Amino acid sequence: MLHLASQSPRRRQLLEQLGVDFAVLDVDVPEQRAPGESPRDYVSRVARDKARAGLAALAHAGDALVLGADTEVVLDDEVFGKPRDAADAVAMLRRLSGRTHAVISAVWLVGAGGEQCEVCESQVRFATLDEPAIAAYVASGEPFGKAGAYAIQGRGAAMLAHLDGSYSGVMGLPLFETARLLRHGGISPAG
Ligand SMILES: Cc1cn([C@H]2C[C@H](O)[C@@H](COP(=O)(O)OP(=O)(O)OP(=O)(O)O)O2)c(=O)[nH]c1=O
Repeated sequence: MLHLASQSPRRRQLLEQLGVDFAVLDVDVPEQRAPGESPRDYVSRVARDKARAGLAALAHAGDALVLGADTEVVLDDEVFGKPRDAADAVAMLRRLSGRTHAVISAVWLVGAGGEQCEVCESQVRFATLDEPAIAAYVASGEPFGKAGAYAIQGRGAAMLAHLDGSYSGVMGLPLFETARLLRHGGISPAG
């Protein structure tokens, strides 16, 4: 049985797109970048921790496979996670305005038989945002719970001037890479 170790409704929705059966596991792992850890290593480690925590939470793991994922926005080697509050969201959006940032998503598939990982990196160019636009976007509530304080799948799409990479990866679960992991694990996604 496939499990998705995630509380994110976006990841659930994205995995459903692949047409595979799965159950959801609630996991909560600390997300703190270690000193000297590269953004890519950090994202991968957190995704692995989520998948491992999910596997550990199963009473009878048997031949279960658990997917864990993490997504972060990276600008100038700085990692932007989910904003703490409105002021943090405003600060992130000011920094992203008019610039190109990376979105890194990592996915791990773990089971008793082993562990495999895929990392997907996209480049996103933001429009230049003025203060009223930032204030209105934060007031909409959409930035909360989203890395970098925006959602490509929502009103945030209006601020994305260019995407070079994976739409599903930016949204939280890169589906091309996830499907490849599942096939390696013996699960055939639809299509
Ligand atoms: C950049 C971007 C991120 N996001 C979301 C995806 C993730 O839910 C979130 C990044 O936070 P994560 O820590 O990756 O995930 P999470 O805490 O929401 O869920 P879980 O750890 O339980 O799996 O940002 C969007 O929905 N749209 C976007 O455009």
